[in-house]
Amino acid sequence: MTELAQWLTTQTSDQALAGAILSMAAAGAELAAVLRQAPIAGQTGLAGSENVQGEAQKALDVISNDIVLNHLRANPAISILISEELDEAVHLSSQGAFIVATDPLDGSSNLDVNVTVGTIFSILAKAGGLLQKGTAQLAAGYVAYGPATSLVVRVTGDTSVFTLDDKGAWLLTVAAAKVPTASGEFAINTARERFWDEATTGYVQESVAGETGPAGKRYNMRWVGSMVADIHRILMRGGIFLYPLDSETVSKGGRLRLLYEANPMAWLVEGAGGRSTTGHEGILDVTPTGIHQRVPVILGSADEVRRVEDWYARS
Ligand SMILES: O=P(O)(O)OC[C@H]1O[C@](O)(COP(=O)(O)O)[C@@H](O)[C@@H]1O
Ligand SMILES: [Mg+2]
Ligand SMILES: [Mg+2]
Repeated sequence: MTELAQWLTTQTSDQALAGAILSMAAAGAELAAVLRQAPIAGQTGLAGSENVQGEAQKALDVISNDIVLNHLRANPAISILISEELDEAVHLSSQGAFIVATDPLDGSSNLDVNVTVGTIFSILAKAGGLLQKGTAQLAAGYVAYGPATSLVVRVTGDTSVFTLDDKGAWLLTVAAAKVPTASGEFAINTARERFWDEATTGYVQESVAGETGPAGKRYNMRWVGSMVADIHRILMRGGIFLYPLDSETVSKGGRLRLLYEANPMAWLVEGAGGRSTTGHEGILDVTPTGIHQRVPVILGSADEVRRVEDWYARS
């Protein structure tokens, strides 16, 4: 039994659920090999198509989606696939018990500059239907394709980190990630400042004011532009990630997608002792109204997230 399969026996007695996670892990390992060769194969450019959200697809968005789809199709426990790259939910096995929602390639605008990208997934019970709150997730995870390839996964217990070795096996490297409660690092796209609401502006101004400001400490700013990479940093050493609702994204409900970006990341961060919110409610408590629904995302170190929540409560 592999180390990942062994770990899964300690997290769930549901072998089919463990199998669903193993299918996503296998897709991630295959995709890691493809990504390593992508500049040689000339695959980092555009596919010439758009997804349902009107975003230009990269060739690797399409390839990643196909790799995930093939792995899930081969697993009869998977009933339905929801993907950022597919307009509608795809029905796979009629006997399957699970829905998998995925962002097969997160941060794809970073592909041509060789910066970390990822695959995000959320697993739900088919019986609950397509539009379930994040609290109903059975498990979630992501694969980060960086200097090392990491699989971060949580069923309902700890958030654990596996690293892909040179033989293609996932080895446990962090048994229980812990997001420090306090932190001095924030991640937000500051080029959007003119669109921000009062709460976001207030939180960031307080932070950049440093030791002499109301926060009373110095902050640093980090923004990779791949949510997977920004969240991985926060899981490993703390910090806060913000993609809030702003005056430009308000008509769409936000920038990031609830089912396959916000919910799985909130599941992992909360499993590591962090916190998540839209500004007004916990991300995991949002009732979805569509499979590609967008949502404001604020998550990370609990004290920092609370500070943003306080701003929203006041403004
Ligand atoms: O273009 P911006 O505003 O920097 O947005 C970056 C965000 O968009 C995303 O790239 C969206 O994900 P996709 O690449 O899967 O569409 C996130 O990974 C990232 O946090
Ligand atoms: Mg994404
Ligand atoms: Mg994507």
